[in-house]
Amino acid sequence: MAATTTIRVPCSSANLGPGFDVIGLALNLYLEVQLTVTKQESSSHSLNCRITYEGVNADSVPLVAEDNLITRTAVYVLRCHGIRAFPTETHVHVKNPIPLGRGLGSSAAAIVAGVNIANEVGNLQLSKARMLDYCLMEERHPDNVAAALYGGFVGTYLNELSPEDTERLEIPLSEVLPEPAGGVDTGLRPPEPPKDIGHYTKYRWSPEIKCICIIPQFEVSTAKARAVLPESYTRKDIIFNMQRLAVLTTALGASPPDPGQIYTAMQDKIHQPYRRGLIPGLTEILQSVTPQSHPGLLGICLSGAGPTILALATANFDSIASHLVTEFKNENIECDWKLLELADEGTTVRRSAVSSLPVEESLTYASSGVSIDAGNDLVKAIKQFTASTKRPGADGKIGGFGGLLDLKAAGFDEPPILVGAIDGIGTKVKIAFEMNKHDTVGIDLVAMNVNDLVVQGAEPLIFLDYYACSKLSVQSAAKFVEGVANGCRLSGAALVGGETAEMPGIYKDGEYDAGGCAVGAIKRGVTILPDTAAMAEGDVLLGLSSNGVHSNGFSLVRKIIEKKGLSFHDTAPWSTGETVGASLLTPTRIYVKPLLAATRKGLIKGMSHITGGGLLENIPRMLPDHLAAELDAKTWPVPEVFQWLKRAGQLEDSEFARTFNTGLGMVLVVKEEDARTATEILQEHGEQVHRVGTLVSKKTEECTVRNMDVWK
Ligand SMILES: Nc1ncnc2c1ncn2[C@@H]1O[C@H](COP(=O)(O)OP(=O)(O)OP(=O)(O)O)[C@@H](O)[C@H]1O
Ligand SMILES: N[C@@H](CCO)C(=O)O
Repeated sequence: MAATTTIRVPCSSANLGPGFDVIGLALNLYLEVQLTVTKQESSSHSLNCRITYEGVNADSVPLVAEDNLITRTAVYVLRCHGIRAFPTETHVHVKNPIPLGRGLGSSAAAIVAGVNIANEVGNLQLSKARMLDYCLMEERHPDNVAAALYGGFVGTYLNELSPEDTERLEIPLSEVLPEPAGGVDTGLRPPEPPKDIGHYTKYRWSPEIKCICIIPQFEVSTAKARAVLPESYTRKDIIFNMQRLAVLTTALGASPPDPGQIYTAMQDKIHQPYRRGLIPGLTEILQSVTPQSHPGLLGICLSGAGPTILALATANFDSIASHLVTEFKNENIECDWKLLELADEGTTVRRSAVSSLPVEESLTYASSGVSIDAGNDLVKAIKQFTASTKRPGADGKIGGFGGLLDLKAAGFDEPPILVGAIDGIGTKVKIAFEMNKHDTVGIDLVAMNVNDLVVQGAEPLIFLDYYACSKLSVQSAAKFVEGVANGCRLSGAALVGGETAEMPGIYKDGEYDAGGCAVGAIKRGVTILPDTAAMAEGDVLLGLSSNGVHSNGFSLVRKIIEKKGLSFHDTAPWSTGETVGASLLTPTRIYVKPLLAATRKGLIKGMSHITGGGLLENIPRMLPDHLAAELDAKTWPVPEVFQWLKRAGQLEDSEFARTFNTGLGMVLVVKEEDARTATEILQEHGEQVHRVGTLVSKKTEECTVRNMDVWK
């Protein structure tokens, strides 16, 4: 088995209003278990397992293997396979940011983690479907466990279990948690679950929808919250819920989502009304917001068994959250809140070392770690994305040996000047692994390339990407390509090809690297930028706002975050309601369309894409030898994230300006007389434009920034 293994399980929100015990949503807050087995003669820990724990409720979670839900579950599964205890000695280190007993599927995450631990230490080779069976022997409602295991937005059903299958004491029943619970060692082999107990399907989830979780500071155990429910319901109430559920499952996948439909479809009559006695003000709080009173809101419900409230929204997250927090405050209940997103991938297992091959096993390409099937599945999964990037001259089909572009059909009658750019994402990908969010780094990749092309005045035409990993996860890779396609659409380039390389042993499990290249063209006769000959003293420097850190300086960013003891899942100190990781993953801004609009009017003499090397190193790249840039730091706003990074990393001013874009993703040179028109055109295309400085005659420095003390 693996020497060190990391298991990550997402939290989940069940029911979503009418889908009691049926639908579940995996969200990007993860229980993480680090599992290490050291070969020892004996262990002083019960069942040979040492447990350490960090995170919420750390003082109340039992650290004895028979009592802790995670390890108790693992022991149940091991005993079903004739293994009585953990290998000597097993260390289970738990990092848990999921609050317990709040309706965010903490017990489902613990159970799924436990089953995975058993699978690893016992080398049981269970399929995910079989793991679901084990989970369902414990947690009898499949909504949370299926979401935690498979990720995404799921609909589930459960085969009925016979009393014999469930009555044995060895099964750690979570429905009667916290006590009394099973997990007792009767010395007998516990009953294995019947096969295929649980079934699930994944629904589409609209990428616009985010989840505001209002988490009151008290627990409601699922056992208690189920005990208040009636044994039977009226036909009217059942039909009420079924009608809404049928609509809700597809309404949440529509893009853009329809607030009127979703708000009504999230009403429920079979659990929330009965749970109001456990959660002060529940009914009033759920009724206190509507899409009309709070634009951006889609719907609201109790998350799982509560007390967390789940509000689905596409905008105005802070104001919706602060309204709900105040409503709870009026009931004398304090709350935390988090803005979470769908976790599409579910449980992941990363092994740092792999077991040796059984001797008799015959070798295949797949057994060496490269799966042709997975590669083919990926091609199928991404076809729709590449097709969406179609443009005149490039038809967007994939699968051929090379990507084609017909320059004539692309609008170039005369042979144009071709411009090529190639780049990567750098260590920003590490944050995507950490957050298990892979759909935005592809935008960064395209941005790094097309922003480099456009500063020369070129129109991006085609893009090709390279994705290399140890073991191909079709889901993560497809999400990555979805991001690449989104970036291509934003810049008008067709995604005409790419390469996916599965290279076991080169990359760590679960990690990947990506690169890409763009080709663009400049019409013959049009000035290639920068037009250094046209630049003169007194020309104006215009700066375009960035989206934050973009894709450079991440090694330093990660170092600062680590030094401050923050995890990527913590709330960002610079932004309420967003985690550190989600905020840092904000994709690089793509400036192609606004800049092409201004260049085509002949308004721009030069442009600098502010990447690694920051303002100080990049601006001189567009200037002639005799001119220098003089900027005034008072003229543009520095985003909160940079202010925090500068303070937290105690960065000197010049180090800051040499590493980061400081709030300006592009800097342009224009004639004084053209500055106003250029600004207006760029603003019409949605850019925030700042007049940040001028060109001066060069003495020693190529680029200076005055008034850097405003950054203090
Ligand atoms: N990481 C963990 N380690 C040990 N025990 C845990 C862990 N997570 C959950 N539990 C157990 O599960 C109990 C909470 O389960 P419960 O089903 O009541 O709530 P939940 O799963 O957080 O909410 P919901 O099921 O409504 O989404 C805790 O009190 C604790 O006993
Ligand atoms: N469907 C379950 C989820 C909580 O675990 C309930 O509402 O009781």
